[in-house]
Amino acid sequence: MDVSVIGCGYVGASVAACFADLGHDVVAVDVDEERVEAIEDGRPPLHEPGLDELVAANAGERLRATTDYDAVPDTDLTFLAVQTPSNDDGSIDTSVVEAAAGMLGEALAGTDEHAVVVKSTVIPGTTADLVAPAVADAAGMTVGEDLHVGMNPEFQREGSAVGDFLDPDKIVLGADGDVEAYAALHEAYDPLREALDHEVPVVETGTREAEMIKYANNAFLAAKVSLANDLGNVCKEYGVDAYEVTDAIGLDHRIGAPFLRSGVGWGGSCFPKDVAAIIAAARAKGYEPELLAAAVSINDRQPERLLSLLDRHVDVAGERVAVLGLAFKPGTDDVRNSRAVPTVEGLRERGAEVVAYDPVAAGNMRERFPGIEYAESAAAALEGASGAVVVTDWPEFADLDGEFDAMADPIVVDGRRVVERREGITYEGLTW
Ligand SMILES: NC(=O)c1ccc[n+]([C@@H]2O[C@H](COP(=O)([O-])OP(=O)(O)OC[C@H]3O[C@@H](n4cnc5c(N)ncnc54)[C@H](O)[C@@H]3O)[C@@H](O)[C@H]2O)c1
Ligand SMILES: O=c1ccn([C@@H]2O[C@H](COP(=O)(O)OP(=O)(O)O[C@H]3O[C@H](CO)[C@@H](O)[C@H](O)[C@H]3O)[C@@H](O)[C@H]2O)c(=O)[nH]1
Repeated sequence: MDVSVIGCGYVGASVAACFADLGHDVVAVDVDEERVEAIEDGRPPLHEPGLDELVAANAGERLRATTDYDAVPDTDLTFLAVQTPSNDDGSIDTSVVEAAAGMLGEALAGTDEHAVVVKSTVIPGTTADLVAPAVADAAGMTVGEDLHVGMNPEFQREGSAVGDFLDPDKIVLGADGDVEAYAALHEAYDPLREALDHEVPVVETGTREAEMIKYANNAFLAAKVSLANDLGNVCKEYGVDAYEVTDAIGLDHRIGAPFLRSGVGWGGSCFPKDVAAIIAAARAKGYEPELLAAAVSINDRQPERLLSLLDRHVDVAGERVAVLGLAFKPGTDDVRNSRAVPTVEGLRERGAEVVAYDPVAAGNMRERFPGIEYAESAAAALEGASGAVVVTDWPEFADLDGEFDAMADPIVVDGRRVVERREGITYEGLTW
């Protein structure tokens, strides 16, 4: 099948490379020349484990990249995977999606038939009420006749995007009764399903439902972590180990073990943006989503709880404090909405001299905080520090041991339960 993907970011690049690897002829379109050039050269346009092999193996053959939308009419199906960033009030800015839809429509003018599928995360109604008319108007096509419109949300995580795409828990296909749109999506995903040795549930639904499934999925997971944090904070007050508690409740199949790790909270480019967007969307309709708002406020206060544990042991004003981990989670250099940001801000407000270390994300954090010190290793960050806070659960922090001896005062406040409580350090776990 000939497939085009508009947007070569975290989602678009991996989706395009995976579809090409599955045997489709894929053209990836982006306005960013560097990203296009990278793919054309057989290099991934961004850091994502496994993407390098897929791009290298398929570029120049089944995977092409271009800034020219004229490549699109030669394909049967186009996925729109451009960004949907937050406005100041948390709602999503749909201007990029709208612009891309218009450019796509202009390119499709004169085409006999085409299917357009939204992959970006968008509020219910965006596909049917904004994207479909934008493409149809610019193309001079008619939705449901020669233009088939669908919504296919993406559930991959950064750091495991390729594996998540190729072995998903579910595939959600939204189309408002348009048989051709469902058929095009099935044709795109059939090779993926055939390559697996187990069945993948396919949910056929409407575009509004598909859009909401994506937000509900992220909101549920974010709220699950916030509930684990709320319970964890109570555990801490009573001297109870929250991890023993959540390990046990996770055995109940109605609860499930994943996303119960309490600590300094959730960050990244998706949970904060998507929970804010669905809250703003609810409020726009006059509904106050109290539980989701509470999930956000619990998340917002975890970094301050971490620092208040440090305050119990040391007045950090004028003292050197090590921040271990800057990425929003291990396995990525992404610092967007990382809990390290409020943690560093809180330390600076207290007058601490911050020395930060992350195995891959220091470069990105330097743009946010150019004025703090970045160490080359965890050991260098800890040397002479009067306290350390652990913000990201990088596995290498679990191996730290003698390095704590070089601290001026070995106080370790762990926001991710990665360092073990031991003799010789004053250890505080955030919820244990
Ligand atoms: N990052 C994730 O892990 C993830 C996972 C699931 C869903 N999503 C959602 O997918 C969407 C894309 O996210 P992302 O992280 O890949 O974004 P991104 O910012 O990494 O990539 C978007 C790309 O679209 C390109 N673009 C912008 N306007 C364009 C246009 N008119 N024509 C062609 N290309 C254009 C940009 O140059 C950029 O390369 C968002 O809605 C996001 O919420 C993201
Ligand atoms: O038990 C847990 C699990 C996660 N987190 C934190 O939650 C955040 C998000 O983690 P994760 O979901 O692994 O990363 P993302 O790459 O942001 O992926 C989420 O957001 C994507 C974009 O929408 C979705 O596609 C994915 O399904 C969804 O998991 C990170 O800060 C984690 O540290 C915890 O604090 N405790």
